[in-house]
Amino acid sequence: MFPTRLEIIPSEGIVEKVTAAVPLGTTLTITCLPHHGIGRTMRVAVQLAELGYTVVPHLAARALQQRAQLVDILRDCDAAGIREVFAIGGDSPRAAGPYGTAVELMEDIAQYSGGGISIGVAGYPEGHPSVAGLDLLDALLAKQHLASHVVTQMCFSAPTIQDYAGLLRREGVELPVWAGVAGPVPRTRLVALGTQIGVGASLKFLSRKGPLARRLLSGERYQPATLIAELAEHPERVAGIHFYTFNQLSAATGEATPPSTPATTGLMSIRGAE
Ligand SMILES: NC(=O)C1=CN([C@@H]2O[C@H](COP(=O)(O)OP(=O)(O)OC[C@H]3O[C@@H](n4cnc5c(N)ncnc54)[C@H](O)[C@@H]3O)[C@@H](O)[C@H]2O)C=CC1
Ligand SMILES: Nc1nc(=O)c2c([nH]1)NC[C@@H]1CN(c3ccc(C(=O)N[C@@H](CCC(=O)O)C(=O)O)cc3)CN21
Repeated sequence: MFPTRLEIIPSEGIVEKVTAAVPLGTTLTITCLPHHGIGRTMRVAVQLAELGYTVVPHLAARALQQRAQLVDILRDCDAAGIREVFAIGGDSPRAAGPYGTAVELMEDIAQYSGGGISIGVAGYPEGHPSVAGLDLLDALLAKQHLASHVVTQMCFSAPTIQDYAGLLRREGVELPVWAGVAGPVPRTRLVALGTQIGVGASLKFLSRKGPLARRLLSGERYQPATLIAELAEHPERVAGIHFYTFNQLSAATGEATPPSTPATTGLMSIRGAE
């Protein structure tokens, strides 16, 4: 069974929601959205770390206003026992400060933390709507010496994720690949957010792909169990499952699952120990 992590959005009330639904010891990664800023990510990350969760804040390069802000963030991580971050470019059209891309941010994280912080980076099995595939690969090659693993963008096809992991190996990227998988999220929310974060094309493709794929998008919630079972057929390709929960945490723990549905619809029931 794969180790798992849950990605959450630092919305109002999220700490209470997590403590009510997610067992201590779970690894939680905290997004950094342009309209939220990094302050919100860090406040929630520190609170959850102090409660006993293993926490990974996302740091968006373009959202940082100055180097001193990064120094403060790393000091807060150190004080809260946070030993890992996820470094991404950031969706803002322009950099707010000195970092335009993830690698520049990673160089300073490595330097200021003395190498004491692990850094995850993003991967795109289906490409990126506004960045060419070769540029993404070049960026990954430039980042890998500072990175500990790749987390893929949300993807709905096991072969696509497995082929992507194979492609990275052939191109000289040796990092472990965590598969980014949507949790049991209401289908309408998934379609709306998928379009917003650039996986709309993949969702559209899925909806035209015949009965099996259509089943993924029918019903009230997306069910990741089939995708995970397919990923498990080639355990050497992916290192773990990164669930995009979109804060659907009671579904994640299986609490909202009606007794008639298989227990595997909940995230916790397919969790492995990290
Ligand atoms: N996959 C994920 O989980 C997440 C992805 N993203 C977004 O994906 C994009 C790429 O992020 P990284 O892979 O960390 O890139 P990166 O910072 O390592 O840069 C990779 C390449 O993409 C270009 N690029 C980076 N951000 C861009 C942007 N906002 N618009 C246009 N081109 C951009 C860079 O110039 C470079 O050629 C960003 O827009 C990022 O915010 C954001 C949050 C999470
Ligand atoms: N390009 C890109 N940007 C991202 O930020 C991102 C990705 N891709 N890929 C994977 C995850 C998923 N992301 C997201 C994006 C939006 C919401 C979201 O729920 N947005 C709400 C607002 C939430 C709030 O303000 O509390 C929305 O309605 O837009 C969640 C996770 C973050 N990550």
